[in-house]
Amino acid sequence: MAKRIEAHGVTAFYSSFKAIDSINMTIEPKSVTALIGPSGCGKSTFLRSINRMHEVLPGARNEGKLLIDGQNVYDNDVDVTAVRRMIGMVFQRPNPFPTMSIYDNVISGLRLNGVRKKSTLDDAVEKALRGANLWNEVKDRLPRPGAGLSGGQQQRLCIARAIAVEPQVLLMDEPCSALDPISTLKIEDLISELKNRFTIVIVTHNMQQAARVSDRTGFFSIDQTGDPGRLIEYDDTSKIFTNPSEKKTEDYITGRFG
Ligand SMILES: Nc1ncnc2c1ncn2[C@@H]1O[C@H](COP(=O)(O)OP(=O)(O)OP(=O)(O)O)[C@@H](O)[C@H]1O
Repeated sequence: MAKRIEAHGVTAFYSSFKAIDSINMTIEPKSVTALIGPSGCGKSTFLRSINRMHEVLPGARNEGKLLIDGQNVYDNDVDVTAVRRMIGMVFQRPNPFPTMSIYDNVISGLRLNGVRKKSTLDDAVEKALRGANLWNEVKDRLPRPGAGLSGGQQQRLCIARAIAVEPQVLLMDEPCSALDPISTLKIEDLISELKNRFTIVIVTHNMQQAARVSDRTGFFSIDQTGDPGRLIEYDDTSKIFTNPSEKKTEDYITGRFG
């Protein structure tokens, strides 16, 4: 069940450094939202603020409200583990657990959740690997280590691992930046399929990718070094790339800046 995300004044600090300032954004369920902008403008920091991964670093903290279907995940009484279970994440570099088999990688989250029944786990492995478009490539070698797969296969394994616990939101931080063009296209096709089930937010440096995969795009920027990142413009992807409202957005997407 995909969920709506609403950021109200989301601000993030690394100790005393304010990295993003007062981000307001509503992300609809079952959509893909791309976050673009120059290096250091806070895209990843905002992404990690959605599932409370930002605050894991010593001295890091958030302000504002981040609502998932109306529930503020920053509320004091919220179970942070439950938040992270509901909001899956895929990182820049594929990071399967290297010594674990393909099978065990996929079900690692389910095992943590206490699922033990073999038939349930078998079904979950097949469903998640099919969902990640990897099943046909690995179904005959499930007991082999995940680290033995190609980079693109490893990233799809990480996506399978993330979706196996049926999260409602999937965050992707430059998921294709370590992949070749063919693997990248496979992941992009996969993102388009996954949005039927999940709310997806993807950070990407690749503007063609943002244009290809996303429904909405948020352009982040900073005025100058040391300033916090801000959301400059957020709109339908087609509008951002053909007729942006802000000059800064236009300068960025036409390559005049950043
Ligand atoms: N662990 C950290 N400790 C201190 N400052 C950090 C840390 N991580 C990021 N920052 C700073 O926060 C700001 C935003 O960084 P962030 O990684 O969110 O930007 P980004 O837009 O995702 O950049 P990139 O496109 O280069 O990945 C930058 O000034 C960065 O140097």
